[in-house]
Amino acid sequence: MTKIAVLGAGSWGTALANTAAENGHDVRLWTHNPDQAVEINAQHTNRKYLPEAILTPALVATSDMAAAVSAVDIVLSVVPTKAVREVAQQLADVLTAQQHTVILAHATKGLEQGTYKRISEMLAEEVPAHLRSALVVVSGPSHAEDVIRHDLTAVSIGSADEQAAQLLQTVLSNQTFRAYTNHDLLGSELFAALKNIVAIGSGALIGLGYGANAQAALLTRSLVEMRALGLAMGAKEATLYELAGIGDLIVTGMSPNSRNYRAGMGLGQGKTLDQVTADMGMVIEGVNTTKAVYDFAQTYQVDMPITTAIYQVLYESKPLAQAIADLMARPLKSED
Ligand SMILES: NC(=O)C1=CN([C@@H]2O[C@H](COP(=O)(O)OP(=O)(O)OC[C@H]3O[C@@H](n4cnc5c(N)ncnc54)[C@H](OP(=O)(O)O)[C@@H]3O)[C@@H](O)[C@H]2O)C=CC1
Ligand SMILES: O=C(CO)COP(=O)(O)O
Repeated sequence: MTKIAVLGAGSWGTALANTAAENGHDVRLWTHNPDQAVEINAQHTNRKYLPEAILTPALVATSDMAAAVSAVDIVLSVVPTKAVREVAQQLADVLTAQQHTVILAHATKGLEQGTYKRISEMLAEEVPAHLRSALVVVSGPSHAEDVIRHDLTAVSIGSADEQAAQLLQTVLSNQTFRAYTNHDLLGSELFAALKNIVAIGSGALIGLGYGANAQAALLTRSLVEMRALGLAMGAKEATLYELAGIGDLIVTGMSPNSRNYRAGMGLGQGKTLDQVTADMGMVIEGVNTTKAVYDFAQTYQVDMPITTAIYQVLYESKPLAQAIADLMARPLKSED
């Protein structure tokens, strides 16, 4: 039995914690909201984020960070990008007091605003090296709503430390949830962030009334952009064609369970970004990531016309129809 603390009781943190607890591991789910911990422990529900789900009674929630991480082997951070540093600082304080070293994993899909750092880079800055034995990412096509009802799911666990990745692989895998490992932390994190931008675009196409041809074109041409930026930044090309790359691009770009996709649909139906954000009540990582990647693309001198179009819609009030017309009017070219 492995001891694991999951930080963040939103939809994905709860689903991952529930999976590990169902697998028989000692799981403490940390939330900054004491009332939510009481609800999870007493009623085995998380009505705000997974309203249909009944959680395993084996899952223990707490709002006490020290109790959550005491004697655990793994800490898995699953808070939104904007909360990563704040939560990691709290974690570092507690680990310092406990003189405790952990495998530090995360399942967040984004890039930091302003610095454009990957999540593991932020974690490495906040949690001193002697308090973490490895950095690991859980990525791949995995909507919490599907995982919690035991729909078949495969994810990828990326780390330079194969043993650490394998431990998390064992903790999470079961008959309906299959985890693979890979060695590409950078690529697994980067592609996870990039696909959220595409999901906004894909949802927007459906909101506007376009069909599967349009979505297939968008996803495939976005893959070209993801490849170009990924290679420029040092990702392994193979990762793009694995679960953390194309796998996540497909699920987020096609499934209404994706918040990014639903946000795009709302934009396509004529709502404003403020309206779709308010309606969602959950994190839409792709909005901030679009800005980060738009800036990044210029730094790395990578041509990303789809990302640029979505940036112009989100940040420069360009009408969606105009953005699509401009993309379709680009000079004709060869695919290869
Ligand atoms: N949902 C999914 O299916 C998947 C999500 N992910 C990724 O996981 C990450 C988390 O997403 P998800 O769980 O869906 O997000 P949700 O919006 O469902 O939940 C976010 C959670 O983080 C908490 N939180 C927010 N700010 C802080 C803070 N400063 N300190 C502590 N806790 C905080 C929220 O608490 P409160 O309720 O109090 O605001 C809430 O519990 C994202 O990067 C997402 O891309 C990855 C794969 C699948
Ligand atoms: O990353 C996800 C599924 O793999 C979740 O995507 P959303 O954040 O768009 O819901």
